Amino acid sequence: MPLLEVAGLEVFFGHESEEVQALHDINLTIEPGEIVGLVGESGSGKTVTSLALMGLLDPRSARVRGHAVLDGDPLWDERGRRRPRRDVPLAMVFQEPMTALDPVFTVGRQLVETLRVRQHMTKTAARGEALNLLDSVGISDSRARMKAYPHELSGGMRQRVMIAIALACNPSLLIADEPTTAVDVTIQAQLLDLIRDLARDRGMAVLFVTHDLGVVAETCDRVVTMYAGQIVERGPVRRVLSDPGHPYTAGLLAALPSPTSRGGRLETIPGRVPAPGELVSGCVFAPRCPHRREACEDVQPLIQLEDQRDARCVRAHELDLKGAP
Ligand SMILES: Nc1ncnc2c1ncn2[C@@H]1O[C@H](COP(=O)(O)OP(=O)(O)OP(=O)(O)O)[C@@H](O)[C@H]1O
Repeated sequence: MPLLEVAGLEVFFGHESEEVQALHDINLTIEPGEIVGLVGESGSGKTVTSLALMGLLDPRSARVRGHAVLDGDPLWDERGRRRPRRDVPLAMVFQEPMTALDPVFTVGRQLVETLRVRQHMTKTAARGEALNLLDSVGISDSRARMKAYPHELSGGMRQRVMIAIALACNPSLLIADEPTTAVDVTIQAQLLDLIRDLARDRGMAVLFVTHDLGVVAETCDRVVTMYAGQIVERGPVRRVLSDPGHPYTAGLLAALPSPTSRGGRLETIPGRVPAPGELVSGCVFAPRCPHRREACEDVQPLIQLEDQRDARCVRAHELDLKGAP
């Protein structure tokens, strides 16, 4: 049984006649211990998907429909009511840890509080475990770091602390939303290694949200490409990256710098992601697609290409997108 099973997830923003749909029929599974990359340009719906799963969308402006089951338990009931977050084995690390960490409390206090609420530990047990967690995310001199305030730490250190706090929730699934965009490449590589090692050592699954297919290639087992609030392709990382089934994934790949492209011009996908509510009939990517045909004027379903591999493109079987934008 998958660890996470999402079926028909839809998100609407705004009120009544002005409501716009940001997510369309998202279906997703994650196996225990698996690292799944959720990839797409800015505005494709990655963060809305993560926040919907976390229960962090404001119910006054967002309406969530569909089902999600984590570890055998639904994340919300038929009326859209969430289970209390403290009972859900789910945690998230954000792009900018400074906004997620509380600036007025020490690192130790935030860790201890999380362990007490989420794992019902005594204060003494929580202190010991907080030190263990700081060690496990590669923070040396953990005793001294417990007394530090978030602003006293470097960006990379703050991100490690965020990860430690997420681990204090003992999650079976960690959602990591662009956790390495705000740090330089060396620190980025270290954080990616850390997340991969933690997933392996703890048997923890990760939903890794990123706009960067290079990061996906290094970190993930499977990849899901999103565009305009829809899933447009999904499959094992190696298969998708070596032979993409959707022109959008191929476009993202062509935009990646490679050793051979150094100094040369990178391909970019012309145009931009349509905003929720913007009217696009037929295939949502067609207006930007170099391979569009008349058939693309119809709405496209996901087409199975092989086992565990599908793409929302009417030409997926016939196109050869290896190395092509
Ligand atoms: N609270 C909101 N109200 C209205 N529209 C929203 C809201 N939050 C997000 N959106 C819209 O939903 C779309 C998807 O946004 P989302 O943040 O999920 O994209 P993303 O793929 O995560 O991009 P980024 O990498 O920039 O975070 C965007 O067009 C965004 O403007």
